Amino acid sequence: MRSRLEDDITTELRVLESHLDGMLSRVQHNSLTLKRLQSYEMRLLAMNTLAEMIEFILAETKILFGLDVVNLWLVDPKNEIAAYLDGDHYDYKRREGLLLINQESPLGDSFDGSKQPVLGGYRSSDCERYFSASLAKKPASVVIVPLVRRDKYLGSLNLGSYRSDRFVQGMATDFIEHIASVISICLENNLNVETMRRTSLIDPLTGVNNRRFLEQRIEEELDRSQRTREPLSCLFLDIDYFKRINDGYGHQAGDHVLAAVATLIKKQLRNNDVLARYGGEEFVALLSQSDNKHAVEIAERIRICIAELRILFAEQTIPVTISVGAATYQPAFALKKPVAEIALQLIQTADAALYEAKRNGRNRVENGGLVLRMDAA
Ligand SMILES: Nc1nc2c(ncn2[C@@H]2O[C@H](COP(=O)(O)OP(=O)(O)OP(=O)(O)O)[C@@H](O)[C@H]2O)c(=O)[nH]1
Repeated sequence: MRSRLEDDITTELRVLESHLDGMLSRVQHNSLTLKRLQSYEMRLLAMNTLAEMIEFILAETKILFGLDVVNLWLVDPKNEIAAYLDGDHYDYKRREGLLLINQESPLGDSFDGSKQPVLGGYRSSDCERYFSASLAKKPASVVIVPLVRRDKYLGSLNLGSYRSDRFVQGMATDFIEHIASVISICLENNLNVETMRRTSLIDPLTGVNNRRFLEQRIEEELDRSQRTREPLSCLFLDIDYFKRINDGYGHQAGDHVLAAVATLIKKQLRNNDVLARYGGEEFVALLSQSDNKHAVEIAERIRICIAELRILFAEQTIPVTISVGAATYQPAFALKKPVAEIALQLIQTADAALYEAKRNGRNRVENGGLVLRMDAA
């Protein structure tokens, strides 16, 4: 017969065993979470562009925390993020879950200086506005985590679950806060690199890209054109008698004219077209998805706008005209060549057409037509 003492000890042992099992499974669960957290961080750190990073955050945070909704707000007061994303052909306006805001004040209001995550029911306080209004199914509970660096809001990570008990006030948010700090550092770093990259590729006088940028981008654009079979057009634009402007109104007036002309050309182009200052008073534009007819129409539109422009400098009106040469690469009608060779042909053909425009009297557009035409070989 077992004594009562033995029974008690056995029961106690069973309780201890079950406690140990519970602890062991918690340790295993935490170690798995840590591993997943580490892998998430490593992949985040390896992101090269802002667009890649945004895609990663929206998709992978959902998986990491087993969530139903992930939205991301980014503060973009100077529209820099928008420009970087545009430059990478990333359609940020149509990316469900992403919102660029131009002020940090909505975040400041929600976090009330503490910069601590806000948790609770979806309809509680002001959580609702952190999620896209078009969400088919609204989350039941949410956590809004500020993304902060050097005491400034970079944005917020807005996480939601269909379970109402997933995020409740008072619960620990250590893992989520940790991820938000890593995202903030990566975001800041990525933006700094992007700014450095862009400023080294921008002409300081006119604010448009420089020749180095054009040389990098033209090959990327040609690659894309070959893949999508869509045409790529090139315009070579040059201010007429610019030397006379410098001589007649002064070099500063000349600089002012250059900046005004660049701004006007840029306005006539689409956001994802490329405009670069190629040399002194020469500009090159790359028009993606534009066939030759369309390119000549755009060139003519730019020419007319500039001829009608009244450039004021030191109380004088400076008349300006430009000449333009156009050329187009149309993959369907072109010989197969390496992109470097096509780039050279495209620029040279547009340049030769510009030369014709100058020869034929200036303030005009000449068309160099299609480059590397199969039927002309
Ligand atoms: N103000 C100013 N002038 C510049 C700059 N870069 C180049 N230039 C001047 O641009 C002028 C270009 O003159 P040219 O190449 O003779 O051409 P143009 O007078 O425009 O004549 P066409 O092109 O034949 O119509 C030169 O006088 C350069 O000194 C700049 O950054 N600022």
